[in-house]
Amino acid sequence: MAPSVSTASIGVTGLAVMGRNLARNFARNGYTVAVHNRTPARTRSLIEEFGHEGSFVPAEKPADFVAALERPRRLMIMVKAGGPTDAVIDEFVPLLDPGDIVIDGGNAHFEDTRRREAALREQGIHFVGTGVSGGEEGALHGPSIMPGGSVEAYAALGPMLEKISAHVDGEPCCTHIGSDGAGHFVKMVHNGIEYADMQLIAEAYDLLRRAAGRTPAQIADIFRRWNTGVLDSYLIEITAEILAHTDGETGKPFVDIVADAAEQKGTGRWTVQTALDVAAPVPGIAEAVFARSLSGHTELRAAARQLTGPQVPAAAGQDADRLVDQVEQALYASKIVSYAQGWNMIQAAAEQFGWDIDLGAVAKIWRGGCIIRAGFLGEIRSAYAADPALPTLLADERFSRQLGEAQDAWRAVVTTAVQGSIPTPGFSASLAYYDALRADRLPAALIQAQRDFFGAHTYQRVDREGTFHTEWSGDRSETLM
Ligand SMILES: NC(=O)C1=CN([C@@H]2O[C@H](COP(=O)(O)OP(=O)(O)OC[C@H]3O[C@@H](n4cnc5c(N)ncnc54)[C@H](OP(=O)(O)O)[C@@H]3O)[C@@H](O)[C@H]2O)C=CC1
Ligand SMILES: O=C(CO)[C@H](O)[C@H](O)COP(=O)(O)O
Repeated sequence: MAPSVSTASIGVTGLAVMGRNLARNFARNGYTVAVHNRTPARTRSLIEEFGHEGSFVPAEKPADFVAALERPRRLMIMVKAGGPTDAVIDEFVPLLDPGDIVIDGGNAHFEDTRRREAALREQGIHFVGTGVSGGEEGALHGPSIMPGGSVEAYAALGPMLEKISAHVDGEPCCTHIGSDGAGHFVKMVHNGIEYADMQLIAEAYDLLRRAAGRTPAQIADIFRRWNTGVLDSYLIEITAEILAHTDGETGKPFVDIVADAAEQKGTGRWTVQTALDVAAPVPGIAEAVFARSLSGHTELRAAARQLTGPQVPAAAGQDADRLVDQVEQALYASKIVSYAQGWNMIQAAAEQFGWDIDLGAVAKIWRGGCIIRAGFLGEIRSAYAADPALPTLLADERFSRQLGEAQDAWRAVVTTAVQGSIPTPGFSASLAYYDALRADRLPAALIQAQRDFFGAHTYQRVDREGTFHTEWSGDRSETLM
């Protein structure tokens, strides 16, 4: 299997579902692709099954794999994030030369990417931490691609990534995001928004079923209709398909035979942990992560099952029809809020890490290929085109009007949920965020006073400059600190 000449434009190591399909995507687009996997059986199976699709150079030994690559070498790693990625870097980097480009397309933590980029830069090697979204199908037919790293590396690599990415209106769903870990940061936030979107859709389903009395098959039809309006998106589309599916064994709706404990691999949790670090409030995303966590605590749930709450019969007739329309509006409004939080988080990190991220371009490359692809990303792109320094998407004229129009329905849905014992942490937290941001005054003033009372933590006044402390345990006089 050892190649005699260096003919491959790119090499992919790690040929599980993502790497294998990305390699095929490159080959189908006319590139010669060197392929390698720690366990050679995967390399052989790729060639046996799909070798006819394009030009592949299979290699079992790392040295042969590297020798197959044209210079500057472009070597893409598609293995499990964390230790395995470091192991692969340690194995391959000694075989590379200055100017070569190592691309990590796994779901790496952006801090790992910053560390790896700095270490490889010392050796003159470019490290491009790249977010890839779209799952198995997207990897093959066109994912959304979020490369970080240097401008120089993007010049040598970007055209290839753009070619294999999804395209919307002729534009590639790939752009250079920013230096070092920016690409993986943006991919992480994409996944955080993905969690929020999925939680909101799940809450909408629960309300339609329990409060509006619809069956899964009827809800599938409702979701299909919603998918032709403002909610048009991949996640709404697949939800309709799932809800229409019947279990072959029992004949029950498929959704009823799946255990109700949602798992997570970690990118949603990273988003929330990092949001705290960069001081970006993302309660919609956080509630989605915690809702998955809560669903998995079966013992906790079993212990609490005897707690009481109202049993409200499902609405019927026109009331149920009205509720269906209200849930659509509440879902759209909550979705706008989640995306606004995600974009604020990217904005905050860009400032902190010195990344020059084009916020409109992020919306542009998420319109196709990725899991959160949705019609309204075009509106987000337009919002940032109109004002690149927009402090929050909620302030954009179009979104602000839509939120205003949806809010009566949104409040009605949250009220119905609360009265009917239906947990809607995503809808409720999003509405609370909306109300908190627009409030003239928040009760945070009382919290500041409490902090000063028990810990002399000081406070600012609304009527003059300075930092103050009140002698709470003494004569209650105020001192300018
Ligand atoms: N699956 C998805 O939908 C998506 C996945 N991703 C990310 O893409 C990457 C690849 O994902 P996926 O294709 O699902 O594969 P997996 O995450 O399941 O990883 C399997 C691959 O990692 C290799 N591997 C594991 N440990 C090591 C090691 N120590 N040294 C060398 N190779 C190792 C395996 O090699 P071997 O065959 O020898 O075991 C195999 O090729 C991951 O980082 C994932 O988070 C990104 C977007 C979507
Ligand atoms: O990266 C992805 C899509 O963009 C994966 O689908 C995502 O990691 C799935 O995450 P989880 O297993 O935590 O639900």
